[in-house]
Amino acid sequence: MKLEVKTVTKEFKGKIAVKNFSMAMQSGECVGLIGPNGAGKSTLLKMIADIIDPSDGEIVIDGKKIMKMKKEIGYLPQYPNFYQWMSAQETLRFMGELSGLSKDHLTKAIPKILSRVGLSKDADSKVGSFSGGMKQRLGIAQALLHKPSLLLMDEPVSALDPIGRREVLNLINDIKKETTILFSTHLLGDAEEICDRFIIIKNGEKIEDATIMDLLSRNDVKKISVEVASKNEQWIKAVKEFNFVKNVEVLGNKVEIEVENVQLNKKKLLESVLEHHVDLVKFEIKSGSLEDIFLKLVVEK
Ligand SMILES: Nc1ncnc2c1ncn2[C@@H]1O[C@H](COP(=O)(O)OP(=O)(O)OP(=O)(O)O)[C@@H](O)[C@H]1O
Repeated sequence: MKLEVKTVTKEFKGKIAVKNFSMAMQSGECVGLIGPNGAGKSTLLKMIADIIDPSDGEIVIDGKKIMKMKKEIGYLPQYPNFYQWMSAQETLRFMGELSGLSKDHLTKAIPKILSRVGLSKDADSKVGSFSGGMKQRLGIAQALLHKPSLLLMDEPVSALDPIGRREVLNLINDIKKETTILFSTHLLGDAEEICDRFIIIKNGEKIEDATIMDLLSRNDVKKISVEVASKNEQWIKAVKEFNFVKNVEVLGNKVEIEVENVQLNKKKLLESVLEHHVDLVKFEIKSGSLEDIFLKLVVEK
């Protein structure tokens, strides 16, 4: 299975929600579509799910128009709409029949899928009594009923409490072993836990498409911060003379040292601290977390 989104734009009455957006995904990948509120994530996922049409560009699976490949796609909307008075089993039967699945198929598939999402014991309980995590797991079951090869999920964990979030993240981690997944979130932490690759969207445009390792190395903050109890001018002078030191910034009792390679240069710097009897408070390697990188990308680009 190969999904290709080719220079897709979506305009709503003069407002561009997704602009000139391209991406591709292969079988077996789990990709996080990350962006702040209003970035265009839901719009993009709805176009891939063939719920709305692009204003321009095209989306294909294995080279064929998405319209003809709907069977390959499972979709969990941001706000799944369940009837509170139906049981889990009735909900899946109702939704399955609405999407054209046969009664026979559903009779066999529903118990399996309920077990897959950990809701076997709750098959006959009313959805109205379900927790947020259980509802979301039922939504995932509905999206998987027809055994799609690509599962699209719109903010599957954003509205959940920590327990529900854990339940759903564990389930997604399990499902990704057998299904290709594209899911949106505004929290990098959620994606970091389950995805191999991130696509960052802002104001409808793609601003990054990278693996965790790419992102970390491309946005590496090569700085060591040394906090001292009292300033030692001689040591600062010595630090400036190291050929691997690119910049030194003194901010009160903190000395921020930009180096060529943190891993290779940290030992020499620490040795110099000891040699000059610097009254050390803190020696810190300032490598940016993914969250810092994400904020930098989303705020600055
Ligand atoms: N049906 C619509 N009519 C008009 N504007 C729309 C419509 N759907 C989305 N938009 C606009 O398009 C932009 C992108 O919205 P979208 O819902 O895709 O963003 P999102 O990244 O999913 O945000 P959120 O996390 O808040 O759901 C927003 O400015 C939104 O107001």
